[in-house]
Amino acid sequence: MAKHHFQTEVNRLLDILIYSLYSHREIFLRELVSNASDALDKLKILTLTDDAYKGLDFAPRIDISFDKDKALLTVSDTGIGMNDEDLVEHLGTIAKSGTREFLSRLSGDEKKDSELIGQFGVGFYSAFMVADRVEVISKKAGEEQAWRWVSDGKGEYEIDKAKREGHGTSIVLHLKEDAKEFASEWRIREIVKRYSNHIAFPIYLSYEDDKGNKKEEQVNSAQALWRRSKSELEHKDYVEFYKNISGDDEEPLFYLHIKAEGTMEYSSLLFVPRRAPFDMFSADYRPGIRLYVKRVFITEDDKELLPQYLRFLRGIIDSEDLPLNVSREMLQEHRILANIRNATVKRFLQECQRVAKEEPEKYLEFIRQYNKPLKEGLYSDFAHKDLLVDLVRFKSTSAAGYTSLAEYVERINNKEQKAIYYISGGDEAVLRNAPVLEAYKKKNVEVLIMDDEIDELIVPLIGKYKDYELKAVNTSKAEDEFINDEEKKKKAEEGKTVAEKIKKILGDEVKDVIASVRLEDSPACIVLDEFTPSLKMQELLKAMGQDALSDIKPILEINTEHPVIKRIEQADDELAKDMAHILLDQAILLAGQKPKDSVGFAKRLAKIMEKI
Ligand SMILES: Nc1ncnc2c1ncn2[C@@H]1O[C@H](COP(=O)(O)OP(=O)(O)OP(=O)(O)O)[C@@H](O)[C@H]1O
Repeated sequence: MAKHHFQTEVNRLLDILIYSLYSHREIFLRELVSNASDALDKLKILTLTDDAYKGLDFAPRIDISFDKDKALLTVSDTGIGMNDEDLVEHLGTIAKSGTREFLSRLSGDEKKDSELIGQFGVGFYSAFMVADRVEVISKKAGEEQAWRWVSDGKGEYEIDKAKREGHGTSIVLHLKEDAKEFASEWRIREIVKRYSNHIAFPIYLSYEDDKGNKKEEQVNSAQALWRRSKSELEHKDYVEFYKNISGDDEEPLFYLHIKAEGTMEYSSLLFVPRRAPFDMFSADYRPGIRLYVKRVFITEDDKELLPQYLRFLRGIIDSEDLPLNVSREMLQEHRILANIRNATVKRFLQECQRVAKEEPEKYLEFIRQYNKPLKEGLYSDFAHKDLLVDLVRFKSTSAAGYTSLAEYVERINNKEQKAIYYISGGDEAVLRNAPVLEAYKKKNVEVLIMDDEIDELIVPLIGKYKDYELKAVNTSKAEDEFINDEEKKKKAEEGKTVAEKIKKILGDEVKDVIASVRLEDSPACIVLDEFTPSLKMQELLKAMGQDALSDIKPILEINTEHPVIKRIEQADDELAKDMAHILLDQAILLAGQKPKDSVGFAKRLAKIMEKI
């Protein structure tokens, strides 16, 4: 008998599962059934594609049995099975980074943590929530020797030779005193119905009826839900299926069931989780789409099944036209799959459009979770640009919450307005209080608040929306279209002397100082050349090592009507120097950035305060 120690992380996981999480214990059965189903899938594809397995006697099924008196519960499958090496590798260590992530995200709140189990699929180990001893008897398909793995979940496990009729795996749970309720026909029926009804293989339950007769009955519907016609299916069927494949305890926000017939024959079933998956913004996120070919499971970790920006979707794609033995490497280049992918994306984005129109509240929830990935789509999925442009949302000075570009255009009530105005390059609060907005506010012109980092990247890609160009208000070029040239000239003329005075003082620190036609209450603001990235973007680019950017200098726009500017105009050289520097620094601060020389800024401020 060979003794082994669990990897440290397994021990931690087991401790948590055994001692902390009680509220959702019943999901252990879902996890074991799902593993059994995976094992059947793996063998099924081998029997269809690999000559070595073609002659194998394969009757795929999952069996659940229990013994009330001995407090035993067994889940068996006729799947691929495991040999001794597999047992060590799969049931003694944690190979998936997801599980490590799970451990690091535990909050101590039992309900939340137990929901995480589903999301991360810590799978097999959840058996220890209800059992104080677990035996795994397994025989790998194509091998002679069977093996037995046994553990009480306390640091060690043993592996030994064993006997088993056919290939597959049996998991025997020695139920804890307080978990004996699970050795019950009705409890098992109920849990299987709730979580595993649509597992594609039959699940049989063995039990004794009232008269003590042994019975065996299939307890799940075992149909590929996505192949059934939409009219046959109810909302609850979809919800159950979603919970099953995603491990999410909440209902999906919405879903889409596509059944395409004709030149391309496929079914897709896509679910939008109510809350964004925890790893949505991590590079090694777990993809949520399973690929089937003629109802045979092929893969679930291919990141190319849908474009990356739709990585939050959960669901399946089942093709009738792909060959069963399609290799993973080939998948990405497969024309049929590319067509399915394209059609599916289009249908999904159209569905989003429908939700936006018909169920605005739901769409708002969707946007709260997925606005950013959709914006990524604008950046990466040119083919669906037109749909995506209408789906993304922005904050605005004129509407609470989020607004679409279409809504903005509808609100334009001034014939002279030729552009959609926006301000970008900082936090929402900074942008909303930006001095350049003053004139727009006064004239009732709406400005979009683009506070997502990605906004700056996508605006140039949108370019124009319905003949309206997107224009940043914090660039020197975005002079207000509502102020005529005469007025501009007059202002520039009036402000010339003081602008030159300030420019002389600031020298190299600014590109230019100009009299503003847009400022109302503030003395000055920073603007940039039309094609210069915002200060915020510059900061980001610099952090990424783009040094050339350090030469970009801001343009200082001054409000010549403002008392501060008038004071500078009249001040002696020394006072004017301090005031001009402070003027620039406070404009930089208002743009959400730090002054270049914060010590100098503080000293000058103190010096001036002394004089008051
Ligand atoms: N019934 C089984 N038959 C064959 N292999 C199994 C069985 N149960 C578990 N395994 C093996 O043990 C591994 C670990 O299982 P576990 O449930 O912990 O995670 P997982 O199934 O890989 O992940 P997830 O639960 O997220 O799908 C599986 O990947 C599989 O290789």
